[in-house]
Amino acid sequence: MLERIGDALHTDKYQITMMYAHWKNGSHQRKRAFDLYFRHLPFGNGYAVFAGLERALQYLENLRFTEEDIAFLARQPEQYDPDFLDMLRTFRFQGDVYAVPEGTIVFPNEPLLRLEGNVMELQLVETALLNFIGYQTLVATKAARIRTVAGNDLVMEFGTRRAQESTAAIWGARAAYLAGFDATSNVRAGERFGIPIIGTHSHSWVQDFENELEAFRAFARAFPEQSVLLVDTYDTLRSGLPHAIQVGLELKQQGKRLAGIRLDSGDLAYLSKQARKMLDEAGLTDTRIIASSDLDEDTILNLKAQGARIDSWGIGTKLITAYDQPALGAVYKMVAKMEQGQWVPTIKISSNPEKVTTPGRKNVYRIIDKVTGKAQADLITHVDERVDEKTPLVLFDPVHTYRKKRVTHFQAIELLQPVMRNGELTVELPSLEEIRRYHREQRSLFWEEYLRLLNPEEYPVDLSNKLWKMKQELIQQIYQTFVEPKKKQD
Ligand SMILES: Nc1ncnc2c1ncn2[C@@H]1O[C@H](COP(=O)(O)OP(=O)(O)OP(=O)(O)O)[C@@H](O)[C@H]1O
Ligand SMILES: O=P(O)(O)OC[C@H]1O[C@H](OP(=O)(O)OP(=O)(O)O)[C@H](O)[C@@H]1O
Ligand SMILES: O=C(O)c1cccnc1
Repeated sequence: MLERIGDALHTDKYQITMMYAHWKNGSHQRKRAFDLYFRHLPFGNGYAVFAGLERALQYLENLRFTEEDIAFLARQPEQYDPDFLDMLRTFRFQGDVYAVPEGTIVFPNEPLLRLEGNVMELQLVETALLNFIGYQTLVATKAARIRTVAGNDLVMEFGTRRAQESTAAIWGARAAYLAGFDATSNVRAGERFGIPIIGTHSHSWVQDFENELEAFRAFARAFPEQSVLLVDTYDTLRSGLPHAIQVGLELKQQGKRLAGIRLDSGDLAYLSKQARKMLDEAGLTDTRIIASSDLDEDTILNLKAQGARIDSWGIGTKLITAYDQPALGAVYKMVAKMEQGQWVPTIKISSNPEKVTTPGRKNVYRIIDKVTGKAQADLITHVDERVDEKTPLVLFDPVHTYRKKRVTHFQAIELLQPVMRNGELTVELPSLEEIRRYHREQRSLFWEEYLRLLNPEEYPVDLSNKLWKMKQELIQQIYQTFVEPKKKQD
């Protein structure tokens, strides 16, 4: 077992504290709605790739406090009421979940998940959901950037040894694959998710033998059709390549083929060009060149610009740790309360306008131009609103409201789908291959301007008129109720 899938203690203490305080208050059954979203795109990218849903839903479905968990809580200085601890024995997540499909291209401030349920269960799950979705979305987005620069080259995820612990390695490998990587070196991820597993050999293999040639020959004997030889242990051009070529020619004489060589240090542009030349001159034109060594989308782009002759890329540290931005900063905010059988929107005000939450239970529509087939904007609406494809739509920037656009002939795709009801899955989750395919299709919905890696255009995420007004009214109301009377007192 890699991790306990429904681990109820995988949470922050304050969630348990609030559960208890609600229970003591008798307020734990209050019905609430929360949104999960992020505020800023990572890596200067123009979009993010939503990932982590499968893990999140498995967690919600299996959420349990074990006897050991309860015994641990019982030992805490709070001395929780035994009836509360007893209640935890039968605790299950019984809420409803609406989610954007995994692999969807998503943007800041749009709900990726909406959860409705009792406040106690919704508090408990916040930490774990942010943990799963934040990390996997980050790695999937980084992987999408790397996939973009690599074109049709084979890209392999090599990060396990550098990942922040084992579950990060495994779920990171999955996130990379759904965003377009071709394979992983992580064997467990292969077994668990069906991701193709792939690999070469390390420097220690070469060091282990009397000399490099013998090491290469021994490896080729074991894998006569699939050997990729690491050529930089001693001297890439003077030793590694000549020895690899010798073994390649020996394989050729036996009607076999040296699959590849791997470069793992030095000037990868220069070395790959030299290597290609040497391999071609020896007649080993179908031996591929694989590169690794602290690669990311910037180095790959640069190497390609330098004319590097690299066919395949192994990427570890910078992908699996989301090196240049290690947190997505996703948030989970209460957006509505059930009062006397009615949903009432709630808001969190902040002195920073971008942190003011958008109140109410919401849907997200992707507006697709029927003529071009391209996405024009995402529109966040109140759940009660229906976007009528037959009526022209006026979209406006929620901050600079004078910036308006009238759209006609459009298709409105609802992004948030019901996936769980009363704690039970209501849909069959797509396979990883289906998610990967869906992600590829998603990309074709967007103009290049939004997908480019450097200074992409900002994709519009707008609020419906109704939602925008509701937000302004609530801000006014809060101001009049809480802030102005206080000012008068002062
Ligand atoms: N032609 C190139 N242009 C730009 N970056 C390159 C080029 N060749 C290699 N790089 C990158 O430069 C960095 C080189 O790293 P560094 O100098 O630490 O070590 P190295 O050459 O891999 O050697 P070692 O592994 O022995 O430390 C890596 O991130 C690599 O991807
Ligand atoms: O550079 P990354 O993108 O993180 O990719 C993973 C790295 O892990 C290996 O190096 P390591 O020095 O750990 O082992 P080795 O002896 O097999 O080279 C491999 O050779 C890569 O350089
Ligand atoms: O198979 C490889 O070459 C490999 C795997 C993990 C890390 N570095 C290299």
